[in-house]
Amino acid sequence: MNKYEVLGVVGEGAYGVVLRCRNKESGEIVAIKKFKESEDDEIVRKTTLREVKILRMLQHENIVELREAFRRKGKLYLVFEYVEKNLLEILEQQPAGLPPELVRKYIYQLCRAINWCHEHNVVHRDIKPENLLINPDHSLKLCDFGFARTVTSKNRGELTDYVATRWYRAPELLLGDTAYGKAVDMWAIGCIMGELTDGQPLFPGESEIDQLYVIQKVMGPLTHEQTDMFLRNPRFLGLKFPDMSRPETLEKRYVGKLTKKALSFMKGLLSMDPYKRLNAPDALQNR
Ligand SMILES: Oc1ccc(-c2ccc(-c3cc(Nc4ccc(CNC5CC5)cc4)n[nH]3)cc2)c(O)c1
Repeated sequence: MNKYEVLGVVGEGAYGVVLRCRNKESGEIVAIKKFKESEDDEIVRKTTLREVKILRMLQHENIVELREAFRRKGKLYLVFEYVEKNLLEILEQQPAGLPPELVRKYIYQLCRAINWCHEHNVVHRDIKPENLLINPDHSLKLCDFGFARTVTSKNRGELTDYVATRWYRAPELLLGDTAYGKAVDMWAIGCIMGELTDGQPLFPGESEIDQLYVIQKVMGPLTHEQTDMFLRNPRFLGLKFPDMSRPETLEKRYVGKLTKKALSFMKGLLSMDPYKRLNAPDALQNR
């Protein structure tokens, strides 16, 4: 860390902290993730090694670049490229949403980044506006793989830890389905496409049960399999939803704001059934 000057804190979490730093030799501004725990803790060691392995695998123009990794006094530091803004800030500056061409540009780049992750069997699991970095030329970089996991036929059904910020969390995640996969990222892309279109979060649930409610209010009822999962889940014991047979629909929600093609694309991303949800390769073809 001697060659870096700390300029400020960019983000903080259970893992540690992300700092905005200047390279004293080159003057370059970088983002440095400093892991909290020392490497002595075996679980932390395993999770940080998993994160670095994923990051080293995922070099793509729409994924923030890992410049270097080093250890100092038993702590791991990851040095990344720094991008001035994130999408949350851009949405705060444009509360009525972004022009359709910019929505298309950002969603296309996000689909390219996620397609690259999924081709490498990596599920990001926490796609949200804060994790989408935007350059002045409107190039987009996906960041923060702290929750990312590799999904393979061997570990399918073992992805138990809940992730994803609530508003962007797919129904199967909310219902506690342990066999979830890449489709959770496609759902989040659909949520972000809606938010970019009118500046409002599409499903702003205030709790996990409310999240399932606000989703169904727009998209219609859970599938039969999801209803079974809901009724079997002790977290939701004794709870039931009102009649969801007359949902708002995306058509009504975005009337006059999305072309028919864009609406069809968004509906594909927000299919309640993860097996019917648009996957990343098809999303790229359909843009
Ligand atoms: O596993 C990991 C862990 C961390 C990262 C990561 C890598 C890079 C960044 C980052 C952030 C960033 N720029 C940025 C950071 C924060 C904001 C929010 N506004 C700030 C407060 C004024 C806006 C822009 N540039 N680079 C953030 C996270 C990563 O990409 C993967």
